[in-house]
Amino acid sequence: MKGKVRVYCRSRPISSTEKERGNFNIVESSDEFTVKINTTNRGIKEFNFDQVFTATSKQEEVFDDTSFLLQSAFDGFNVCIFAYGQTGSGKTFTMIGNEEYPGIAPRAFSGIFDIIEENKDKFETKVSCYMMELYCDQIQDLLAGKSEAQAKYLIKKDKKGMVYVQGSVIEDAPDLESLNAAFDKGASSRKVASTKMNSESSRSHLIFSILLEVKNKTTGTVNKGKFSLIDLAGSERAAKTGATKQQLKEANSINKSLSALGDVIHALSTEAQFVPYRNNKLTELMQDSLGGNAKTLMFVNISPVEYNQDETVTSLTYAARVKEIKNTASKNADNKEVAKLKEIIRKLKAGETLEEEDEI
Ligand SMILES: Nc1ncnc2c1ncn2[C@@H]1O[C@H](COP(=O)(O)OP(=O)(O)OP(=O)(O)O)[C@@H](O)[C@H]1O
Repeated sequence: MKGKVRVYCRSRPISSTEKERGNFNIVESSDEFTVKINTTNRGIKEFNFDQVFTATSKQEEVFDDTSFLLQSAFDGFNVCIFAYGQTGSGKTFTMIGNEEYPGIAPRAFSGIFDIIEENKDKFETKVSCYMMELYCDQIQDLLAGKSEAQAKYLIKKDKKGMVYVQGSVIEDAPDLESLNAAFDKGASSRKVASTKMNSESSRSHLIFSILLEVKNKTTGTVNKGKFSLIDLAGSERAAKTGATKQQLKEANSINKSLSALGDVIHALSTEAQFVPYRNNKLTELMQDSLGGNAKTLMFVNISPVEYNQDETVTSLTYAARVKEIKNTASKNADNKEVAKLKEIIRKLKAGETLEEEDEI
């Protein structure tokens, strides 16, 4: 996967309400890489992606094509899967799903602990997580147990370029139950917050990151990886008429953040010297997930019906641009030598004598 961001497209099925209303399907897929939109006003638009999932694709199939990224996070990469698309196009269904049809998140959580179990003789893994919401340019720490968005949170980077939010809660998740519980806790405080702010949760961006610290028991090498799942706010434009002041503020902030994301993507795809990560909190939060040391997978979710055609074509055009990004992913590893040197320094500082095995 080295070299570029992967982009998968997924069309949701036409809903029963849409069928009753006489809406019709305009999305076709001639093969697993192509999606065609039969617009009613601008002819046929064709797009190519790394994978195209259609209305009949199952949650399991979608996960199967993403699960290879789990191992990458264990190997010390920053992995990020994000969903882009208009409201109601299936982003949450893909990323989270529901009890009957679990999406990527719950399947990935189990997958992570399966990998830990399979490798427990050789590796010791520490799992922790954080969960953030970005609403109208304000960060809300969903694991902090407060229901108000905080402007005070500062986005920082550690020495290895890993993003963290100063003052935010990073919760340990030693087993699958605690990881699921952390996610559920965050999701429910998102609901409380969105009711308080009188907003729909789909008007905010959701970021859930799992931090993995994998220690090789024999060599002492430590790989630090990150597995982030991002459900972006709906990409549609605000209704030109009838929007309240708050709705316009939301739409404005979403447009700004998504266009900042587009600019970052453009800068990366043209290998520009300067990448404007700091233009928006969304791109600052996603900085370690795009370009550089990242393995990124974008889902562009689309609605299959004619009345959404303009949004669908806009989303697909945006996604086609993402495909151009080239990453040069490298591990966040402390290699064996560095680990040994650190141990030697620790011993020297503690006044201990060096042993023969301390030789590099
Ligand atoms: N592939 C699919 N198969 C079956 N139902 C789907 C699929 N994708 C989406 N749906 C259904 O369509 C509806 C809208 O999907 P969803 O809520 O995931 O959209 P969304 O893009 O996350 O919207 P929002 O931005 O408002 O959160 C939901 O009822 C969901 O269950």
